[in-house]
Amino acid sequence: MSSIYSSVIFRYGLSNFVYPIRFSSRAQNNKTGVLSISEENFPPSGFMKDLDSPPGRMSTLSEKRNNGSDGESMRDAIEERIFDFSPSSINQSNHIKKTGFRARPKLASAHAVLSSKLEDPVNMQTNAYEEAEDMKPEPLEHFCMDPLPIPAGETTKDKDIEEQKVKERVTASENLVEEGSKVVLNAATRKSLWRSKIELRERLKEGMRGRLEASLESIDEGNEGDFSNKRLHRKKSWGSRQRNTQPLGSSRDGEHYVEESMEKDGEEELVPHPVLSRVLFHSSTSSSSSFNNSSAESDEVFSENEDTVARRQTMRKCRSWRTFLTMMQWSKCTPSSWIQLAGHQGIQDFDPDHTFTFYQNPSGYRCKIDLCIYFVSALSVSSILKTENEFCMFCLGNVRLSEGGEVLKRFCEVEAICLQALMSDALCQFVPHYFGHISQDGERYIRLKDLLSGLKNPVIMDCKMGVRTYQEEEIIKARSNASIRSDMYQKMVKVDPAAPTAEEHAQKGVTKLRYLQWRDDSSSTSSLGFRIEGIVMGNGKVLREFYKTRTEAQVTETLLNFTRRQVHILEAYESRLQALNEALKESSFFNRHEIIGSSLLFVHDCSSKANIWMIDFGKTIPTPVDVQLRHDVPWVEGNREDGYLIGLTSLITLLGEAIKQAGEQS
Ligand SMILES: Nc1ncnc2c1ncn2[C@@H]1O[C@H](COP(=O)(O)OP(=O)(O)OP(=O)(O)O)[C@@H](O)[C@H]1O
Ligand SMILES: O=P(O)(O)O[C@@H]1[C@H](O)[C@H](O)[C@@H](OP(=O)(O)O)[C@H](OP(=O)(O)O)[C@H]1O
Repeated sequence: MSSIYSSVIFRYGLSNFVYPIRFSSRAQNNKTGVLSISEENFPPSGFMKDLDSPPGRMSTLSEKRNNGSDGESMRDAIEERIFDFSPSSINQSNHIKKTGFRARPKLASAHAVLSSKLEDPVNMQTNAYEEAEDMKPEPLEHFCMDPLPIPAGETTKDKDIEEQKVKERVTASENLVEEGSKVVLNAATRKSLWRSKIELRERLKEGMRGRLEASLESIDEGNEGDFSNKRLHRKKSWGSRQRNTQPLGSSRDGEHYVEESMEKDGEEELVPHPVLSRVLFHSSTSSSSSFNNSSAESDEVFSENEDTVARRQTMRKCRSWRTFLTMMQWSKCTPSSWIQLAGHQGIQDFDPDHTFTFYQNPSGYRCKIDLCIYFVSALSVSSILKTENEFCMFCLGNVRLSEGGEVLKRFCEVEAICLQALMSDALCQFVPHYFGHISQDGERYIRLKDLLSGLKNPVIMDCKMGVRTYQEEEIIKARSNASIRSDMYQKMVKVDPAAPTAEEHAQKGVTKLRYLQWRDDSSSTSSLGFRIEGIVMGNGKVLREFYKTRTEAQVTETLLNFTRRQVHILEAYESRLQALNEALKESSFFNRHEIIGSSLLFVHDCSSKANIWMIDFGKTIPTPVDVQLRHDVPWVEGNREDGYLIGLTSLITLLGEAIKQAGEQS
């Protein structure tokens, strides 16, 4: 029998995808979501003490929910069941949807994810566009759930009896849900349900601690000296990383000064955060190549070379899970309309009480739960999650919603410098306002205007511009030090099993450069100078399977679907791109920069607002002084041309074609 505790994984189609999830356990504890794990950090209570303050907005919403009705609480109780993993629970979830309880279109059960098969991208897109009409967006308040007060007193001495009671209460609550009847819970029942959850979790924690102690002993025995050295090294690295970070120049609006002084007062001290520093050191380099232009750390993590076995042995003891950590905080109150459409992704899990990491390598899935490492097959992942309960699995990108109409993007000096320059360039009206940077919880972020704020059920499309998505430096690096990425190999095989060479199949890995080149060639990047990365429909449905959208006809069809053939939206986009074309001619920034991997973000909504923005300058670098870029000629190695204008011209042409076709049909 499965538990009422929820474990959720979010993934769309074949791609892992970032999306804010409501965390039931977090809601209960009223804590923000941060994963922090290491042998030194245990027990978890140590790490939790630093994370006790919820963000302001969440607190406000918490109060609101605390005063909520019994009906809302019932809904919350039912939601616990929606994300169960068993096939029956998936059916149950559908049943709940039909009977009027809320659906979460962007969340899929782990079971569904793990059994997902390669779908035909074209069919999938068509279906998704069709489904989009039927689905209603979720109201904002549904993303909040806050705890009922834990009743005081009432302790039971006999643990067995108590445990039995807990199980009964949990079962009873499931039955309530399964019946699907409109049961109104009174306050006492709610308290009882809530208490049973807490108690069951305590039991699980106790069991976990036992296993952890055993695991700790074995790790300590085998690895103590080595581990201490690594620890020391990491601490040093962290310190030097902080020292080497150059502050940005002052911002025009002065807000920047405030941020910098904040950092001096707190985060920029050389003493690392007691809990997060080591993890952050790794996470900040591992998840984003935008930070260092090469994803060196993530390359390393996914590499499989000759000494794989030896490395795995070492990693198994002390390193593997930590290296791959990506850490960000998500407010559980994120509006449903906001989503990171493109960007670096990695599977990540956490739970506030247990520390949990999950990822893939060629040998299968690997889970680290607190200190225990599990090597598991894909199919057993769902059962592990079920057993351990309360683990939330999700994928993180570099961008997250912040407060006050801003988003935060993980700090990248290259990008920050570009944004700073763009604020006073002819292109400034095409770039989200840059508010400087900020440090939060030991991590630095770029503050940008949220381009979706004020839009009602926005429809979004991310187009990556240019005829290539790798820098010339990445080619040079790949020649001298080509690490092998198994994650990229897996992505490649899913899209086209015949794409890897025999050698790549044998090593179950490809270099990042090879993957990026394959992406460029199999999509429209190389031929049209841009590609569609992803689309979010007005109901929040995410479409990311555009790997093989390459021809003009395919792109035009996608543009028509994206805009639902609304001529006025297509025309608004076309005229915005023409204005951008003009601004680029005036732009000294454009004149002096090689723009790689940058996107145009198309956004419109049901009130016919439409706009296009330039985003993502993590791989945009100044051209050498002796090079004058044209941006509209093919790239050959050494000429540094990015083909930005080739892409822009193609987009304008294809929008024109879409307008024509939409006009003819209407
Ligand atoms: N200012 C913004 N307002 C709203 N959404 C944004 C904003 N900036 C980025 N996003 C969302 O986040 C996604 C990723 O942003 P961005 O491309 O800057 O990140 P990245 O991690 O550098 O991506 P990549 O891996 O493609 O280089 C975009 O597709 C968009 O959906
Ligand atoms: O297109 P996909 O399948 O989403 O693959 C990602 C995409 O190509 C990004 O452009 C790339 O980041 P950069 O170009 O910024 O390096 C990222 O590399 P990463 O995994 O090293 O972050 C890839 O995983």
